[in-house]
Amino acid sequence: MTDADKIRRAGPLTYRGRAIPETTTDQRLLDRRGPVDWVHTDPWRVLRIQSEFVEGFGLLSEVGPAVSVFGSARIRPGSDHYRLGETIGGDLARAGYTVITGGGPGLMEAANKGAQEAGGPSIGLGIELPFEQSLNDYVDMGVTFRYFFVRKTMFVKYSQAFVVLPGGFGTLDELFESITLVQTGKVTRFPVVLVGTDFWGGLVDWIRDRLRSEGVISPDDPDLMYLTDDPGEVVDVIAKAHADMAARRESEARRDTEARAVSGEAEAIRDER
Ligand SMILES: CC(C)=CCNc1ncnc2c1ncn2[C@@H]1O[C@H](COP(=O)(O)O)[C@@H](O)[C@H]1O
Repeated sequence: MTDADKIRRAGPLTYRGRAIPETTTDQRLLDRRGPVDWVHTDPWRVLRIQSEFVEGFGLLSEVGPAVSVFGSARIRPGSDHYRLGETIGGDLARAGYTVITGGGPGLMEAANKGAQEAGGPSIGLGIELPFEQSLNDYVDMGVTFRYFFVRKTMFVKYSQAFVVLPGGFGTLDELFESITLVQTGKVTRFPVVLVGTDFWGGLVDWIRDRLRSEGVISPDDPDLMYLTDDPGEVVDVIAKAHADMAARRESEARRDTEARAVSGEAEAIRDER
């Protein structure tokens, strides 16, 4: 056989003679050679972003009722805020909620610790940061994300309430993202509970007085947040909001069924005529 008659099949492709590539597809995949800039290109990033959604959805889709707890990465064990975080994590777990945090240190750790010690599922959605950091020791199930925006989707999609403990920019970002989503109807009937009247009071007053009087928010927008110091109240507010939602959904479903039955009867009468 001459070289011109040689054939190579590569999946659905057929190469003959001079067209036969020097290497196989597998070889090109597995041999580390050539420039690797493509790893940093946007099309490749899109796949990486997609894979983060897939991993996140995979881990979280079977989680039951859950509450995300946000708060400072910097507040250490032994402080009042840390103890508060632990108590709230425990209370939520005992009330049947999975506790989801950012998986980091500080008040995220406190909430995970409380939840784990109360025997409830304790989840951490970590984020890759420029400095070395791993999920805290009280995370039972966790994912570490590369992208903040993917991770944020997970907090919203898989929890039915947010608890916001004292914190800095990261916590403020999460608070304002959540109330913006509620305000714009992207997530509906979603309780957002701020814990720490002394810590949050100034901000809440400013929102009530300044933002409302300037007309940059609706008069009832401040009511999207519930402010308390009492850990017991955190769980009560969330559980009550969820019970109200369930009752509303049930009565809507009942109304739908009745409406369908009435229109069915009307159709039957029309058909008889
Ligand atoms: C010691 C240190 C700064 C560690 C940072 N490590 C972190 N690990 C995981 N989530 C984080 C981290 N820093 C900020 N966040 C996110 O932002 C919030 C805390 O930010 P901050 O400390 O309030 O502004 C958390 O609810 C969390 O979702």
